[in-house]
Formats: sequence, structure tokens, C-alpha cells
Amino acid sequence: MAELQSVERALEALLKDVKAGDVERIDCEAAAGRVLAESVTARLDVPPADNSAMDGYALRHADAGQWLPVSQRIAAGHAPEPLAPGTCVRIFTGGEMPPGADTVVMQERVEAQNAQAHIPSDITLGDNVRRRGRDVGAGTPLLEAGTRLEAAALGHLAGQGITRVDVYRRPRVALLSTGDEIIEPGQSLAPGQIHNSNRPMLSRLLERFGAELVMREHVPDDFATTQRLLREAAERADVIVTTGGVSVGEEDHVKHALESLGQLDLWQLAMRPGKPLALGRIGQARLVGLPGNPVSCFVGAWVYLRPLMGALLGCPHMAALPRLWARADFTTHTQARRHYMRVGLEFTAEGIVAHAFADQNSAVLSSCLEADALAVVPEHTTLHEGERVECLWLTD
Ligand SMILES: Nc1nc2c(c(=O)[nH]1)N[C@H]1C(S)=C(S)[C@@H](COP(=O)(O)OP(=O)(O)OC[C@H]3O[C@@H](n4cnc5c(N)ncnc54)[C@H](O)[C@@H]3O)O[C@H]1N2
Ligand code: MOO
Repeated sequence: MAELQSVERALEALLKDVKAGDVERIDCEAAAGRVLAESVTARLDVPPADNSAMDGYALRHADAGQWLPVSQRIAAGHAPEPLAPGTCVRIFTGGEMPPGADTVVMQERVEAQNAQAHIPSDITLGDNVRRRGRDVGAGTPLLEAGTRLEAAALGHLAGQGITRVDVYRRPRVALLSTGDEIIEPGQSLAPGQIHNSNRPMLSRLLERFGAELVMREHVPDDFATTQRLLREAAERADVIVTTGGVSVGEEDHVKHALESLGQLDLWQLAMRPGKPLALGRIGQARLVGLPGNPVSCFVGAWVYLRPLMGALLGCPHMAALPRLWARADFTTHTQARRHYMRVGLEFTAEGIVAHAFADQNSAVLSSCLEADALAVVPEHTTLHEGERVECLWLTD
């Protein structure tokens, strides 16, 4: 039997020489979830001028503690006139401060009558004024290359009036499920058959990881067809993901077909689930051969496909899942394979508790439904209930 390889070695082999792909310029409107390929410097101050944080009255602080004539009304969106000396102005949240005013008092603290306002004396210079450039200063770094464009980053770009950005092209992925027993949802099961769970599950995960699915095929247990579809996938995709057909059975053709067309870099890992996972390449395309069991696919996607997509996208944040420590609510024992257990996390006042799904078999997809994290139990370890266990948080 081949020696089992460590997860670290597998990741090293998988990510070796992987570089971010081509760059394309796209509309910010279509950029959600994409990864910036350029560093963006702010070109505008945000806010562009001092403005009021409250509905109230703007004045010169030195004039506080008396009745002042209200000399102007400034609603948001309208340019102010300079403040007439010895007066105050009615101003609304977001209204631009008139030159000469330095402080705003909220209207609840002001008595107003006959175009006059009484301003209390106990106010502090600069109260309720949002200074120009407080959020972003023109000329300062705004977003770094490698940033994934999520809500706040998209808001920041819009705040600068930017409409187009350079992003990395989404990695093209071919997803091939294998196995004569597999049929698609919508078809009724004949004896010996099972529905294809891996395809929609992996499609969704790959989309979350930023991939573009360019090919989705089902491959029967036949060497020639496996070879033909792998060859086609290698021409169309940056990454080929297969499910099933990588174990030692006579009907497991993926590994042999890979060896005949390209190169097998690594096979048989010291992890559970996912032992027969195969890594290799055909031409320029990387191949990740996930075992057929749905849980092996789920775990393999988080552990291998996410960092691979991150490397192809130039997104350092995706290189490793965030780690946290939790108290195990279970006892378990491992042998030669590190166990990636599916756990739900409970955040309590005493800390985080990891609840393991009772049946951790790699064919039991129910164990992934409520999984917030993978609790990592190292090789040759007994973990007792109440002990701390390292968890990988399943977040994209
Ligand atoms: N003699 C040995 N047998 C097995 C070994 C071993 O070391 N020696 N390893 C076991 C382990 S561990 C795993 S994991 C599996 C993986 O085998 P394959 O990658 O070849 O996967 P298949 O045999 O094709 O399928 C395994 C299992 O998963 C079901 N499956 C496959 N595809 C799908 C799909 N798209 N949707 C839903 N379910 C799917 C399939 O019907 C099988 O039940 O090998 C063990 N055997
Ligand atoms: O290593 Mo396999 O994925 O357990 O069942």
C-alpha cells in the first residue's frame, strides 16, 4: 500500500507554482465577490467637506450661551453661504458646514422662536461636526490588490466615484462526477443507483470560492470515456475537479486516466475523510481528484479547493481557513489519519463549544448540514470530552 502523505505536503504540491490568472477590467456593479488585481489609492476626501452629524444648529463656538438670529437654512445637498458673524444657521444631518461655523448643537437642546435660537453654553468646540476626509483622505491607500470585493469595499469604491476596476479572471473549473451508479435528481432510482449529491454541493462551494464553472459532466465507469472527458476538461479549464473513482477498485479509472494523460503528483492522504484524494496535472490544468463519498468532497473542497482558488485569484485571505479553539463535547480517537470532524459551534460566556455530529462516517452528508467548522484531531491522538480542539471555521 502506498504511504499516506500529510495534508501539508498535499497543499504544498497543489499550490506549487500556482499564480494568479489574467486580469480583466469590469464594472464595479458586476464586481461583487471578485478579487482586486490593482491597489486603489483614494483620489477624493470622504466626506468631501465638513458636514453636520445632526439635525440642529451650526454656529461659531464662541457665540454659544445666548440667543442668536438664524441667518440661513442648510439642507443636505445644498451649498452653504459663509456664516454671518453673531448668527447661527439651521442645518440638517449631512448638510455642509458654512465657512466660519465650527460646532453643531442638536435641535433637542435648542429653543427656537421668531427666527432666533437659544444655544446652550455647555457645548464643546467641534461637537457634531464630521470633518472633511475623516473617513478617507485623498492620496491614502484605499484597497490593496488581493482584496475580495465584499459590501464595505464596494461601498468604498463607490465613495470615490470609481465605476470600473481591475480584477483577476475567475478560475475556470471543470467539475466531473464519476460512477455508473450515479443519476441526476429528477430521475427515479433503479436498483443500485444513487442521486448525484456531489455535483450541486461542489458547484455551490466552487462558486463561493470564486470559480467559474465551465464544464459539468458525469463520467461513466469506463476508462476511454474518462480519458476523453479529462482531455477535454484540460483544454477548457484551469482546474479539473473530479469526484469518485480514485480508490483502489477495478472501476476506479480517474487515477489511471490522469497518469495516462498527465502526471499524478500525490495520492493517498493521512486524512479522514479523503484518504484516496489524488492531485495531479494535465497540461496546464491542475486536477483535484476528490473521493466519491459526499463528506470527503465537502471536506476536500474546504481544505484544498478553497486555497487553490485563492492562489489562482491572488487572494491571500483564502490561503487558510481561520482557526479557533473550542472545547470538544465529545471523545474520539485517531490512528494514522488526521480527522476533520464536522462540528457545530456554540458561543457561550465560558468560551466556544464544538458539538460533533454523532455519525462522522464519510458517506453521511447530514454531518455537514449544521457544520460551522472542522474540528481537527491530529494523527494518533485521544481527545477527551472537555479538552480543547483546534477548529477550522468554514467561511469563504
Ligand atoms: N479496498 C479499499 N476500498 C476502499 C478504500 C481502500 O483504501 N481500500 N478506501 C475507501 C475510502 S476511505 C473512500 S473515501 C472511498 C473512495 O472511493 P472512490 O473515490 O473511488 O469513490 P467511489 O467508489 O466512486 O464512491 C464512493 C462512494 O461515494 C458515492 N458517490 C460517488 N459519487 C457520488 C455522487 N456524485 N453523489 C453521491 N454519492 C456519490 C458512491 O456511490 C460510493 O458509495 O473508497 C473506499 N474504498
Ligand atoms: O477517506 Mo474516505 O473519505 O473516509 O471515506
